[in-house]
Amino acid sequence: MIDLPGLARAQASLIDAGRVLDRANMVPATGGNFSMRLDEHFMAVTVSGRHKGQLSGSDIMVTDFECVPLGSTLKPSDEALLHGQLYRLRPDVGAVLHTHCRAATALSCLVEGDELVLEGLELLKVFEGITTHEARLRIPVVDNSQDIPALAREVEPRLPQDDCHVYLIRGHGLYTWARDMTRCLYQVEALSALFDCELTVRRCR
Ligand SMILES: CSCCC(=O)C(=O)COP(=O)(O)O
Ligand SMILES: [Zn+2]
Repeated sequence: MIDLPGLARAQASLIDAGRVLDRANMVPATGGNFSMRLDEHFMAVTVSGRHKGQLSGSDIMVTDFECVPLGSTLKPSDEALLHGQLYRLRPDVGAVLHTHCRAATALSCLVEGDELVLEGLELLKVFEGITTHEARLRIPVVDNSQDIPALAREVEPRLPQDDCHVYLIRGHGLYTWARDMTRCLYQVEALSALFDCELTVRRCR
């Protein structure tokens, strides 16, 4: 196993994140994948097919942003390219989380078109750059596909925008990213609550 500066700390953060998200029922079965930036070329990313609530150091490997493993014969997450894409396009991004949160998955099925807009909600202030509930959070929604490079190409034009913090894959789950893992976990929690709220509002209309 390769040893890069920051890898041990990244592994510990990713293991913790898995426990938190598993307890919150956001990564059922082997769903979800997580990563952290190590430097300008490499990321620590979860190995494919592992239960994210039971991760150990050997369930986290190093790849470059094109998903080529460094010092490992293990298979990185099937969706690792979506993580690498964010580190490649956004030098400010230090952590990426993908969850199968139920509210995100359900809401993504109800959205017609390629965007969901959340507005008028205090919790939006969790996102960097948002300072008032009057702001609008624009969330790209893309159709699910097993062709991950095609999925990456579809979402790519939206990602460099500073106010883009999350996207939904229809019938699948969410991707969100932040400067560090703590903020990224806050965003996942906030998104789950915001999506729940939106679902409730839609049900009552
Ligand atoms: C049983 S979940 C299907 C795959 C998926 O969507 C996912 O998030 C986990 O894939 P990975 O290869 O990262 O384990
Ligand atoms: Zn997934």
